[in-house]
Amino acid sequence: MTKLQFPLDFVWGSATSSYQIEGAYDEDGKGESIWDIFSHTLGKINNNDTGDVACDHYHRYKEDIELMKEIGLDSYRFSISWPRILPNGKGEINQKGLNFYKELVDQLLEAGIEPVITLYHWDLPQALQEEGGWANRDTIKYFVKYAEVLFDELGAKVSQWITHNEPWVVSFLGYAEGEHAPGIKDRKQALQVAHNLLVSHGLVVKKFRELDLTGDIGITLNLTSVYSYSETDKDQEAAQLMEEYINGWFLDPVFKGSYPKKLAQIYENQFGKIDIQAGDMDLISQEIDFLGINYYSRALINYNPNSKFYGIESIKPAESDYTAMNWEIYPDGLYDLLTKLNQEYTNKPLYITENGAAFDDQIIAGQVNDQRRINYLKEHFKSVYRAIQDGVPVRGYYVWSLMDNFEWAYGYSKRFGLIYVDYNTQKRTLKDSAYWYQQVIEENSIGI
Ligand SMILES: OC[C@H]1NNC[C@@H](O)[C@@H]1O
Repeated sequence: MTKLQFPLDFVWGSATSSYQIEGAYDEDGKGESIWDIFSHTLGKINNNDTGDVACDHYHRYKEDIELMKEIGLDSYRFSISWPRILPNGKGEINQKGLNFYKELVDQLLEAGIEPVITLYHWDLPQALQEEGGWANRDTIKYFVKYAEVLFDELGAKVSQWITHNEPWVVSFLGYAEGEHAPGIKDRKQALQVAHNLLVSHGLVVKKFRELDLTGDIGITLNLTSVYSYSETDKDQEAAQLMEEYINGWFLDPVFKGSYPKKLAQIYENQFGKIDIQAGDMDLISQEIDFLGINYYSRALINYNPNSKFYGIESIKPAESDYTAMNWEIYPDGLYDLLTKLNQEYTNKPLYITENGAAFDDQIIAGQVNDQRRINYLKEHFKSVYRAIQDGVPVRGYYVWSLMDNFEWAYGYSKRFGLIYVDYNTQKRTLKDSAYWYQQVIEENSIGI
């Protein structure tokens, strides 16, 4: 068997987020988040599931760290619940909430696992939503204050920080499509939200530099490799527009200091100008230390005049394999994306901050044979290996997810974890993929 050997300092990790695993939604002084409100609104979430208990990680974090150690993770990416730290989004600090994360970081470090913190993974304090949420530019300054509390408390122990997770999802599923909290359907407001999120990213990076902290800071974007279904001009134009919509809308401001021209013009014609203040774009595009990439699948695009979204239509080839999310399995797309980012956007280190798959896992006699997840991960690891061999500075890989968890509007119906969670008993069971990943990490290589 041929072994693909990864660089000695390559980081193997796994990722989660606060609302999806912690539970304890109203415990120890935590304030309400927009996801508490959204999930408590009947009809929003599959089966009316909520994150009230989730994986009860708030109480089981020590057990979960033991499982991370058993898998052999080098690093663990998690997010902090803003309303657990500042119940009203601003003002008084909830010390019990802060203590939870201090203890979590200390326990991870003691276990030899590097903590990577995402400051915002969607659970905005409801109190700020009541003042307009991310559509209100004031939220930006509250986000900077929240980040500063964490930098002061954890900055000496945590060496890698991510400002935002997938601002595209926050903006366009939360404020345009209404599928995510806060459930608003207003595309112009979504564009303002996207801009305010980017400004908040810039100001937090600036604060990080001012505090002269030793670690690195970056942003995590959900990115998709986009392909035209044919060589026709119409299909290629539709694919280019999709590229600007799904990738460029955040990549261009962060790395080029401007929004993608074609789509920006379409939006301005349709909605008028959004509020962009002097200096915003320079702030947004200031240097960061790395880019986090969440990759799941590709987009194969053709032009359809009947499409409700600017003539863009996604094609799902019948001959392809799909995950339980109905996402096409397309590992080559990760290689193409990584080389494109390195050639067209940045020479900075890249981290796969999320990649993984949901499958209909079954637990039988205490075992979960998730060979499809092993195959999925192996093929995507091979794409990263190829990119590294071509000189792309990919420094690490975080499997989504450490454990099965609350998959937003899908509730608990989609299982992405390396660890199977029985939500009735909270019993954790390492899936076959966890044991396979354990060997990959131990050998720092994959066999093909
Ligand atoms: O859909 C799978 C994951 N995608 N990125 C953001 C995470 O919160 C999701 O669970």
